[in-house]
Amino acid sequence: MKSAIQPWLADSWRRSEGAGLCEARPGYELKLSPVELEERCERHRQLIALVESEALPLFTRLMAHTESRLILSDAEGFVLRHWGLSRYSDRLANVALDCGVNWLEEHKGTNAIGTALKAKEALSVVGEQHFCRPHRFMSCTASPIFSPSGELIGALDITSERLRHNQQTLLLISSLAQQVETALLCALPGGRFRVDVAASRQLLCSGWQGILIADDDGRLLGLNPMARQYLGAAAPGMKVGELLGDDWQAQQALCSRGELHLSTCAIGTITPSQAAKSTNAARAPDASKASNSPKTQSVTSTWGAHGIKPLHFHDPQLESAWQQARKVISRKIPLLVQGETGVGKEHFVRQLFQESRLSGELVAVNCAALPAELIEAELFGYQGGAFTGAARQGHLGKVRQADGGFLFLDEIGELPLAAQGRLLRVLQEREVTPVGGLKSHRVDIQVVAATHMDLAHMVRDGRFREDLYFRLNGLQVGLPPLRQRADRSRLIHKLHRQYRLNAPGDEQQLCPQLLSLLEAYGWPGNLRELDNLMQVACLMAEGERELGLTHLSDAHRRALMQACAVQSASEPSLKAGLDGRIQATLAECDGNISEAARRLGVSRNLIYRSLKRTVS
Ligand SMILES: Nc1ncnc2c1ncn2[C@@H]1O[C@H](COP(=O)(O)OP(=O)(O)OP(=O)(O)O)[C@@H](O)[C@H]1O
Repeated sequence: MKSAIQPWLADSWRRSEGAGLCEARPGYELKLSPVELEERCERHRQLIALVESEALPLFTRLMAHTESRLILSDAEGFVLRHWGLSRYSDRLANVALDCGVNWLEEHKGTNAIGTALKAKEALSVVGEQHFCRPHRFMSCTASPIFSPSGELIGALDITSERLRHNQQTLLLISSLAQQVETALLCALPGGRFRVDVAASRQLLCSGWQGILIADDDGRLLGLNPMARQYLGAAAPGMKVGELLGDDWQAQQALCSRGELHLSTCAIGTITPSQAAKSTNAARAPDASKASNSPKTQSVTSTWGAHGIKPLHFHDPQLESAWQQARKVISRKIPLLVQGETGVGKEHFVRQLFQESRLSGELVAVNCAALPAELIEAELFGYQGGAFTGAARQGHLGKVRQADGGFLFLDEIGELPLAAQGRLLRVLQEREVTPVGGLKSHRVDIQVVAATHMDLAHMVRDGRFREDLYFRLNGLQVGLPPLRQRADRSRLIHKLHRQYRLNAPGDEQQLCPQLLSLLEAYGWPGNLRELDNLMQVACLMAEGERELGLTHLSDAHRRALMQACAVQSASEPSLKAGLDGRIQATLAECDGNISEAARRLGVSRNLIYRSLKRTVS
């Protein structure tokens, strides 16, 4: 393991060995007494309170359903507090979470809290990367926290038993630490004005802006690392007017320093919590890892794993959508794919990407899964070294990662309004400026967005920017729901062939009664539902000669039969088809209605109704 690890990890393992730790044991137990712990917590009262008000709500929203816990340590590595669902924490509590336990590297070997405090950088220590074997069941991601004067004051960590920590966890923990730091800055005694500075208007409230806090006389009390990045020589004690020009108190004014924009407000008109909400600058993960992001990997693997060949072309609406889409992507015109959930929008886009033969990657961004606080970092990346604690290489961001390929914005309707503005600019100018940087980078991307929502309706309601809607909507194609597809029967057979587990020497058949029920069903979950149903049913029917209604789950059996009954009462053509099948089955069963109902998987009443129709 040691030979393959990254330099920071190798260094940390060397330090752990140097401290005399043994891999087989859990390190040394250094623990505060209850009185000592209480004293320490009292000293860090403000920090604990700000973690609870600024970081805990977002952690809870995103991670409450997981087995993760949020842990706060002080700069000396002592755990002060932890939060999360206690029912999950038994094993973690025994090993990791006890308040008062010290997690410095010299006591516990490589671990996220100790190593982040040492490296002064946000990082993840996943399973086997822990130096001590008893810690390897955990995955931890931690970020250092700095005071407004730049002093290291603690570490914030997310630890879980099973969850694999990924780039998003790293962004999340960095963002949480950043929010706490901003709240500390805004709470500086004597602070009267807060001035936000950024390279563009959109960035001013993106969470990536520079922040300066000044007193009544306009003298600088503190500033965040991003402000330092923008204003170079700025330091506490200086007059804000010297840095930003005399009109600095005018809201949203264009500053005299080149491209910089600024916005000023009096402290007291914003709460620390509001302040932190507009500040989410995350310590970015290593940009060199960006192309291996989990989402990108999953794009490739899903494609390979399913191995689904194009089945679209036997439905006229889909065929037309496909032909139109092919034409616009060869000219880099933005494409908007609309369709109900599960109709195969992502699958369609991947096929287009293959068709395009572009040299770049298909980079998928699930706008619904991205918390608003992480969007800027995830999409636009940020400059290396822009923040204290930031990874040196910075973060490339999805837009630049997609250069030369497809940027696939899935669930675009879920993108928060604030991020819509910046995305619009990128699409208009084909340039992206990483947060913290003044230099923009040209990108050559095919933009494809997908949604199950009615964007035009959202524009009318003011929930989606009209200008972005028109920018994304070079061509809009709609994918039909499965219940309207002319090739339903083909799809059903195709998936059956794909998943069936045949009896030796015998190819499993699809029971015709089941086929007609599947064809008549409404498929609210579309292809996703059909795919799941077929996979499970084929497992249940392993080795049998025929796949029938009995191999379906109770819920699906009931749903299919109900749908069939409803449809038979409402749709004449379907009714006629069903009547024909009922008559044929009745003939096979010598007129035995109960037996025919059993074989068809429908109620006897349905058969009586059908008989009435055919007799009259
Ligand atoms: N042409 C196809 N043939 C067979 N199965 C398909 C096909 N297209 C998609 N699927 C299956 O349907 C499921 C949903 O597909 P996909 O994720 O592309 O839908 P979607 O419309 O993007 O869904 P959502 O709106 O929920 O994101 C996948 O599991 C995939 O395996």
